[in-house]
Amino acid sequence: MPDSPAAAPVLVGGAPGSFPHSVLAERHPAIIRQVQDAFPYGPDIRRALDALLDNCTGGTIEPLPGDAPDLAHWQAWGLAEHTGRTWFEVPWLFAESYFYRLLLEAVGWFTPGPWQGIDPFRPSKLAELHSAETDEELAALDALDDLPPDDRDRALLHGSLWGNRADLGFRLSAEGGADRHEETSAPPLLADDSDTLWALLPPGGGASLCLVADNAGRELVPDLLLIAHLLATGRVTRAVLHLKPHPYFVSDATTADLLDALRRLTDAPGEAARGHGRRLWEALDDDTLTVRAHPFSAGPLPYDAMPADLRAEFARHTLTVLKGDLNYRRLVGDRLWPPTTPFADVTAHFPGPVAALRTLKSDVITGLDARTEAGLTAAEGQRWRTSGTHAVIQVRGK
Ligand SMILES: O=P(O)(O)OC[C@H]1O[C@](O)(CO)[C@@H](O)[C@@H]1O
Repeated sequence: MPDSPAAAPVLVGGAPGSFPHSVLAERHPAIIRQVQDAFPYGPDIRRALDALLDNCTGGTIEPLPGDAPDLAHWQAWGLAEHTGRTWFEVPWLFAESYFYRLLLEAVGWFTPGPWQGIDPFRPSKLAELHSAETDEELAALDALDDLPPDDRDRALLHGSLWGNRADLGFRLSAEGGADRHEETSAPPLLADDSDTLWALLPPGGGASLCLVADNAGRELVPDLLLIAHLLATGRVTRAVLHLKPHPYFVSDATTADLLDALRRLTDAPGEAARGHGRRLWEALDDDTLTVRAHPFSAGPLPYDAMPADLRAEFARHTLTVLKGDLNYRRLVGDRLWPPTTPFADVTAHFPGPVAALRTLKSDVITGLDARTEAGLTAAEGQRWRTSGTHAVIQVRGK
């Protein structure tokens, strides 16, 4: 990433009234309360969650326990440098990422004992996966088979894109309160490079795809359907799915969420959904589809700081698809670039062709034309950046 004076400022949560500040000061406490209500944790874990609530709103960054299994990672990710500073002074990406790490510490996720490996967000993820909306989306799959190939391609790509609204952390904030289509004069899709994406994955072309997932449930299911479709059409002969090594950002997908999503497909009433579920299950079995959960996926750094093994892996693929808002922020350095800054410039660091499928739920944006930005600001002020009602499909090819 160009570190010249021209580089845009990194987001920090300090400015009262800013979106990052609202996340740290309001959304994180709401998430702790949601977790406290979701489980009969007992006094020890309740005390730990209360302590985190006090610390994340009025305290400073504290170190991890000396025996933390991922201590070496966090030391490499700058924990020592930020220890002792307030949550509102450190990079926003670090503050958010470390908050979720400490939340897992408080509920005993890493600690040998009765609560080890118990996902504090599982109840809300399962409720969403088994919702009536998911039933409708799965039932709608049967009609897709009657569509012309280009329309089916587009329907599955957009299913994966708009699935990104299934962000349960976002639902806790004022913006994300309801899964609604807010009336706005501005187009929902602000940038659309899908032609470049399809050109990289021609039918029968046998490409290799890497999809870096975001949320579980109603986002992961359409992501899996997109992968199944690309494999079935021979656009892709090999796919790698990156998940999180542990619960993260409320609804980010782990391997346990993948298995829940697969069973949701294989047990679905409709033949199309069941068929996709079976093929995905077989693809995992015969390694046509591989699952990865790299520690860096749940780390606080932008992608230009990724480790060599991950860089080498992304470089091996015909295309890497990054899903969601957080991955987008990490791709462009979580910097407040002018919105017309070319996407290709700020993603030049990425090792290979990269596509971002994202709904806008934070201030960071690049690759817009000036007329689009002006129209959005005239219609919505700055709300278009964080409302989750607009999206981009941005691709940097070869
Ligand atoms: O699930 P996504 O699309 O990565 O969105 C994450 C959301 O959480 C945030 O980090 C705010 O907490 C923003 O990036 C976004 O609003």
